[in-house]
Amino acid sequence: MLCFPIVYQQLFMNQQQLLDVALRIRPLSEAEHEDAATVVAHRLDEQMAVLMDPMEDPDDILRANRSREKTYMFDVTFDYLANQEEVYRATTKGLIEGLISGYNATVFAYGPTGCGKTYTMLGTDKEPGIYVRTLNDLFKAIEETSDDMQYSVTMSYLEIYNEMIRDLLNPSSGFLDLREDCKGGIQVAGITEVSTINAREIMELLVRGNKQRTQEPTAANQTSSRSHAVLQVGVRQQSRSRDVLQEVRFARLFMIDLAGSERAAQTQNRGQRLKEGAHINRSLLALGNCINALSDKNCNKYVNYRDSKLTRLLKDSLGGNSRTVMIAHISPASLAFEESRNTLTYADRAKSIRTRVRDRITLDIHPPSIQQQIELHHERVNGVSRFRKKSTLYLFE
Ligand SMILES: Nc1ncnc2c1ncn2[C@@H]1O[C@H](COP(=O)(O)OP(=O)(O)OP(=O)(O)O)[C@@H](O)[C@H]1O
Repeated sequence: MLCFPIVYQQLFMNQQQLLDVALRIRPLSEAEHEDAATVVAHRLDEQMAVLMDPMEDPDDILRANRSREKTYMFDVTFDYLANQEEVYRATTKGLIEGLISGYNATVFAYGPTGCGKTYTMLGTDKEPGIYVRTLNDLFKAIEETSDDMQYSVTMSYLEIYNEMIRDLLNPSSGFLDLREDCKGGIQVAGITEVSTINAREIMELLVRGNKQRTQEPTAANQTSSRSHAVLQVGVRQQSRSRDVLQEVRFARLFMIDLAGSERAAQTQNRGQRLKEGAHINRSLLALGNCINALSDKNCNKYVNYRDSKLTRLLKDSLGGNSRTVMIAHISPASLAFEESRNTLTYADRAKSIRTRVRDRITLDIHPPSIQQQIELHHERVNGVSRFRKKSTLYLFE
């Protein structure tokens, strides 16, 4: 009798790499100008930023020996002079090559409400953000290699609001559940997957989807996004060569616009807004706890991804199989000092996370009716993994 057939087999190549952390300090807003706010956060150079405490008095003798400012260092730091293209190039563009070679990638925007997360990720028609620039370059890269490779790209867009998942491309479908697949990957059951390689069509879908996002004015931002928005792009790739061994690679790119990380008090929230704040903070607290545990130098801490929907969805991105970039956002204004300090501390801690990047390769083996064990020879050429079949062992009972 034949054993259970193996239709595919997965192989993982491990590499360790740090989570990249960028900082973006937005321009002073009109409201902050009107409130006579002073600028306390400055970019010092490509990597360094300084935050000055507006409450510290240089004439205060008791505090004279304490530093009035704290400097922070990130992989890259931007201020009001940086445009969308520069931010995209320095943070995200580099992930595309990996994505079409089978590496997962994640980019997330973090920071208090009104500090520019949606501006960085979605942007405006005139100044499109990371979503569109990434998809444009991804499609260009696919076109350039399409003689040798065959690709299919799918996209889904969801929000996590009060710990519930909604499909932003099909909001009438109700709340969706997270499911773990047989390979341990987290999937959103029933999510709409759009298959297109037309970036313009995608921008239209995103703008439409973004209008479905739960937004409410708070004291800190008139169009505050109350939810975490997650754009998921799946890239499936297969060689066109007529080899017996058909290599199929699948990589996933997450682009995430998190809800504001501020404390509820800062936005004068009451009632529903306060409840939302608690849920937002639950996800962000869970994210913070994961970051703490993952950045523990002795690797002694338990990483609890199950505490929130956001961390369950990001499990692979943070601790597993992904190249991950976090873009922290702050306001330069004196009035936002406390929030800026919290954000910088959070981002600073995230720098010490190591993610394990793995090449996930699925082999379709034919005929599928016989259990086979295949010994593979692995080599890496110009950063791309290649596998050659060395021998096949057929198993019968
Ligand atoms: N770098 C920037 N340059 C110019 N304008 C910016 C920049 N960053 C943010 N803004 C403007 O600041 C305002 C608030 O930004 P945005 O809505 O992106 O904040 P947010 O962090 O996404 O807030 P929330 O968490 O409440 O959704 C918007 O009007 C946006 O256009």
